[in-house]
Amino acid sequence: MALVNLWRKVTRQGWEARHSPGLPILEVSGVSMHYDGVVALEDVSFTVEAGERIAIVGPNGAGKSTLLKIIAGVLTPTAGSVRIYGHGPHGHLCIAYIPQRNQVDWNFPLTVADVVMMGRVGKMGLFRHPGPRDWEIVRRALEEVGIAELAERPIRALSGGQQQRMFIARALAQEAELLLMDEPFTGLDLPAQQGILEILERLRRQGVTVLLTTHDLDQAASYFDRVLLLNRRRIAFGPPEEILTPQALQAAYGGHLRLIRVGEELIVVGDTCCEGG
Ligand SMILES: Nc1ncnc2c1ncn2[C@@H]1O[C@H](COP(=O)(O)OP(=O)(O)OP(=O)(O)O)[C@@H](O)[C@H]1O
Repeated sequence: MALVNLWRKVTRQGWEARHSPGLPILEVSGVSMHYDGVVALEDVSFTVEAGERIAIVGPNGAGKSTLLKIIAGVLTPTAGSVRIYGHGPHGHLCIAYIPQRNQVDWNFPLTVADVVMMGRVGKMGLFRHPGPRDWEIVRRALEEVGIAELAERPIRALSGGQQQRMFIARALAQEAELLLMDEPFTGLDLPAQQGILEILERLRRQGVTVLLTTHDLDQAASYFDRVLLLNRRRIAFGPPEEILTPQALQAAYGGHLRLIRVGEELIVVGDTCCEGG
């Protein structure tokens, strides 16, 4: 009985620590990353509140993917720290990381339902077989992202938009609270991008926090609460209308970009992929 009470106390404290309204969901403090002499990130700090949607933008090689991998706990920074609800990232099941699609082996013989079920591993344990409740959660996750009819399809036979939806379904099955997506819109046509943005909007209403990298500054300005403008260092971080200034864009991208305002919208003209000077 004493053991049961101790377990209840520990799990309640864990839940309270993770969900305390006083704690931000994510705190990145002084993060630097050096790869064999290449400085990918230098002293990057920012804080994200639960339920926010954050876009990380910057030119090629700015360190966007590196930052996402560090937050996901895939890479360990050379310096600095990442805290999720005040704790280190490792072992926190509330984080779902979706890599760039070209980093996935799509020929692996798995069905869509198999991949989504992987999201349940953390909840059910590695060596337990999925039960009816797990399969029900997978079915509901696939329904939520609109691809229930693809459950038995091999993953090699998916379109780019369907691949992203499958990964979001895996995050839903995982019951993720923080969703990290690396360039989810790259290679998708506009309707597919719009479909993903609508799913992200629904997730926001359910309280899921989303951090993603993108090269599309217009999209970042239109759909995200705050934008992190990165070029190895934090150039600017805040609401898009405040931080997407000509000076900040010049600092991140060099002289390749111009900002024009059309009605309420801020439109960026130029190529956002290229390294700043
Ligand atoms: N495993 C690695 N080993 C050595 N250098 C690396 C490694 N991964 C990334 N880099 C370097 O770190 C820097 C940042 O790379 P990163 O992929 O994080 O940038 P990015 O902003 O995501 O770029 P992109 O927009 O092109 O995807 C680049 O100079 C890159 O060459």
